[in-house]
Amino acid sequence: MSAHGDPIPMTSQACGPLTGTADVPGDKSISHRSLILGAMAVGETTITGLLEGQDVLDTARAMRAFGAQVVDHGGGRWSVHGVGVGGFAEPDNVIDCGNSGTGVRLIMGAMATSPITATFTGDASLNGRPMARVTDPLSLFGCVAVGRAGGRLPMTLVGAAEPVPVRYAVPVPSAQVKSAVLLAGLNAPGQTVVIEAEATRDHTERMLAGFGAEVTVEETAEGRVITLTGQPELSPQHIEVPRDPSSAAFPVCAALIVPGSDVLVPGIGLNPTRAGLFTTLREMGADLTYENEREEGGEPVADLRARFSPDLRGISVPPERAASMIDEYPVLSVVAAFAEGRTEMRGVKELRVKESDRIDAMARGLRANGIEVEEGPDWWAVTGRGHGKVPGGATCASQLDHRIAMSFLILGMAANAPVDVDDAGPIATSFPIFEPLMQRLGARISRGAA
Ligand SMILES: O=C(O)C1=C[C@@H](OP(=O)(O)O)[C@@H](O)[C@H](O)C1
Ligand SMILES: C=C(OP(=O)(O)O)C(=O)O
Repeated sequence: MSAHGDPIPMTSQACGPLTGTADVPGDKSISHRSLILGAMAVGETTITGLLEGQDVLDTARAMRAFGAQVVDHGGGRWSVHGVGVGGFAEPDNVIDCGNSGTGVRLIMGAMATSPITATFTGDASLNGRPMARVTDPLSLFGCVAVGRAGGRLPMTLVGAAEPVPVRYAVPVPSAQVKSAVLLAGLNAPGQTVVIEAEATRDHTERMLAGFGAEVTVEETAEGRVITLTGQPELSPQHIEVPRDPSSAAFPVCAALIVPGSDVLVPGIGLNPTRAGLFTTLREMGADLTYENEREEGGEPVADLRARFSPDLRGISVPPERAASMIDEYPVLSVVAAFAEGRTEMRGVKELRVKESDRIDAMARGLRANGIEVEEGPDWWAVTGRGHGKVPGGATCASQLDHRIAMSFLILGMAANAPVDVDDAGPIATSFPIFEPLMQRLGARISRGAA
């Protein structure tokens, strides 16, 4: 089943060189945060380049349900008329966050310190994902959560009427948990402190400061200590959303494995907490360059140029890099299949609790297509066969997971036989223009089975 409708089978087959420019959509993490922080500011926030993927559209709908005026002006231009910190109204109905872990977890944080009750649900994938990682810290503020066994959605949160500030060391490397606690801290008096042992994407800290909150970040022996002063008045902003490095990963990786390719992916956000994949690919021998490096909206940005890379070699990806490329391991494993030697990925147990168990989903599909994969609870390794030697020819289950669907379609572009994906529908959650964009570069992907 697709996230929002009937399954959409898709097939991908070997193609000529991929060439041209790939204009990928806006960053998903920054898009969610723009809508949520816009809804918590006083007055009108304007946004350009918002990702209009289903995950973000579900967050826009949720912000309306909490009382913000969210308007789509067309062409990626949106405005949010916010209700202020602590100004959320109680929603009339269940909040459906679809497929989005970021959406539901950040929104839970944003409402947890207001005296309102909200019930959250999602699709079969989201309803299987762990929520205690956010409701545990939110309970420290005084919020009460009741959900299904194992802390699963559907779940009702009763926000704290008299919230207290919190000091919380995040036990898993998760920007969603960190962000939920910080957003909850906005409506608690005094200082809320979040400590993360491993740095994760820092968009929430950067954007909170941009909206006028008092936030400090200290690097200590315990890790990054983020201190937020509660109950600020957030001032509305103009946000230009940079293009998503996690979406850029797909045309970049395709260009590296399809002979003769030369693809430019302009204007990609290269925040170091997000750019781990590109470092890894370069270590593997990828012909990947950063052109026109600049700063936009406080974030480092560059045009990425990826060319076919005949001498890719397997490497060991250091565990401390995992957080900065957590969503990119599925497509990295595809590139690894075309490298010579073994690519080992350690410290990645978070991959098991994404839209699918991503190690399991990729291991099954890669093996079915003739690639050797080994795995353990928090690691996996792919033994590459080298260019021209990846058999392909199998059907892969996307398991309601956009990144799994896109990764296997990339595999098919350079494998010796077509690769089918049972349901490419979930791609619309993060990269709705994936199919036409890849076709324009020269990819042979089409609807239906081979
Ligand atoms: O904060 C965010 O925007 C995200 C954080 C990551 O999840 P975790 O916080 O669960 O690692 C990432 O996988 C997700 O796609 C987006
Ligand atoms: C893990 C992802 O998203 P989320 O957690 O928001 O569902 C992703 O986009 O790869």
